[in-house]
Amino acid sequence: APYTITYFAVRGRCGALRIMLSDLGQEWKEIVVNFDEWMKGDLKKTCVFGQLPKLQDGDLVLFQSNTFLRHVGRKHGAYGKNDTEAALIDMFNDGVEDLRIKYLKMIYQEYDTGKDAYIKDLPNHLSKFEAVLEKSSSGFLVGGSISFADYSLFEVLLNHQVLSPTCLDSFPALNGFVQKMSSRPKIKAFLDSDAYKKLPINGNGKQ
Ligand SMILES: N[C@@H](CCC(=O)N[C@@H](CS(=O)(=O)O)C(=O)NCC(=O)O)C(=O)O
Repeated sequence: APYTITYFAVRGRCGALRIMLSDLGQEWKEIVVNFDEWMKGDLKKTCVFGQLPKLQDGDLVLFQSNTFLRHVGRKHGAYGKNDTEAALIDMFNDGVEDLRIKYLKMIYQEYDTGKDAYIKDLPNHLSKFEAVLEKSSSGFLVGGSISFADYSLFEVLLNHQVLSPTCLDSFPALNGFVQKMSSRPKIKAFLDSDAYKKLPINGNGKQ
């Protein structure tokens, strides 16, 4: 398989990518980096931004998790049918990234003191995506078919359902979206796999 993911033993910033590759019927290799090894610095200094994850696609070496989604989307027809759709897909993925950054800040920096306030404020963010999906005739964020932004939104919603199991109860379009994505055969198979289940969502054991 042309794809190799190098990352720590977490779903983290590769959660959406793995779901997308599975749904696209793509295989990939995993190089799992032990954090103590990482702290020695040899691998770190070879990383463009000094961080993981890293995605190799043949001879191409990429960093930045959202870049992976765009690259795979471009290669496998999951980036819209024209520049207009591509721009809207970028926009929604950037919106998902904003939510992801807020989530990660709470998880890694203020879980014990900030989790309840985060969950209380969550509807203000979820409502924005609910409004988009309510208007979608295809059930996807942009246009008539699935794009990398859908995988990104789906994965971030799965993580939020672990944090707060009832968080989608007042968002029927988001709930339907998660059901629809979860029941896609290759996604269902991946979510049922040990490879998926054995990895924690985040690196600090909080979720
Ligand atoms: N913007 C980058 C962020 C990458 C990042 O924050 N990597 C962390 C690990 S994780 O937060 O993604 O799990 C890292 O390498 N940390 C180790 C270090 O910075 O030395 C992306 O989206 O890929």
